[in-house]
Amino acid sequence: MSHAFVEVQQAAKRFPGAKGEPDLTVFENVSFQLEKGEFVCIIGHSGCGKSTIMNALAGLDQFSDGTMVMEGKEIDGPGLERGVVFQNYSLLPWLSALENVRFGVRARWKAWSDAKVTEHSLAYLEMVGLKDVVGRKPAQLSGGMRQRVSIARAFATKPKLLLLDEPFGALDALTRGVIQDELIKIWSQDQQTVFMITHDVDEAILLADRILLMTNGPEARIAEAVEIDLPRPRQRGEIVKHPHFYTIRNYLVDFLVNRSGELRTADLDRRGLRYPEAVNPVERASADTPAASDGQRASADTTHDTLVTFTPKETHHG
Ligand SMILES: Nc1ncnc2c1ncn2[C@@H]1O[C@H](COP(=O)(O)OP(=O)(O)OP(=O)(O)O)[C@@H](O)[C@H]1O
Repeated sequence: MSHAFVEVQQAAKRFPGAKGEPDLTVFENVSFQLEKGEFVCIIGHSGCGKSTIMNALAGLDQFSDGTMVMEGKEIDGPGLERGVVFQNYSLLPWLSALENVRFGVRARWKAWSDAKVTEHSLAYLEMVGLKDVVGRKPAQLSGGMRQRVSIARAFATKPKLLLLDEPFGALDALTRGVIQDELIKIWSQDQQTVFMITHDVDEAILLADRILLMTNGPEARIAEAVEIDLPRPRQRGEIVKHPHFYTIRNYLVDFLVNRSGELRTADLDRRGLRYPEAVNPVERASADTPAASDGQRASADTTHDTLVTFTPKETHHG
């Protein structure tokens, strides 16, 4: 039996097709584990099913096939041991920033006095730099501030598993950097396990212990788990100087630009499901090979169904 903190095995998600259309298999054969205290990011092109996986872990959706276990117990609905931050804040609009955070804290620790709930909530709002606006309602806050409230609420309840669905997607670069730093700080203090969706390769390298790479959908799968062996604490300006940084970055970009699609094509070939490729000869003739040509490839065969782990140390840089 596995001792992983979270274990997803052989997960698949299917949606019934519209009249006369075949069912849509978004992903299948998705298996991965999260170790306690680990920060794991998941990257893949739009539509491969990342949010669906996250919603299932949050207990808000179910897989069509497969199992999902946390600390040996099947996940079959939402629970306070799992906190979620969505891209769209999901704050209660009639409550102030403080009341929104208090709401979560009160639900988590029912026996606490009002004063303790307030003190604890304020500490997390201060941590995300919102000490001076705690009385404002969401409509009176900027998008970045709302997202900070959402993050403060999720962290304040100290969930064992924190699920982040592109939490910084709508933020400007400066705010994003500030909140990323806050996230690292809070995560390293509280030793939570974090599972995060992002489209930003640099963000994933800055934050993650491992990055799961999904092939393109439909019928997507998790092809690889890339270990990020850059030392912590990581500073945005410093990690780019580490000799592994560009090896990892190029590898990830190469996956997104080239291999996420190539692997899907190979998957379909194996099953005899391949549809004709749309080719525009003029565009093809003038297309340059995208960047990241010096990205390193895992030496293992990545077309089979097991999760390949890529470790930058095993490759030659430059
Ligand atoms: N209720 C539904 N009925 C039919 N198809 C659905 C339904 N919900 C989601 N899908 C499809 O499932 C696929 C995966 O959606 P999902 O939001 O999980 O992808 P994603 O990888 O998170 O994408 P993005 O990066 O754009 O957020 C998409 O093709 C979407 O259209």
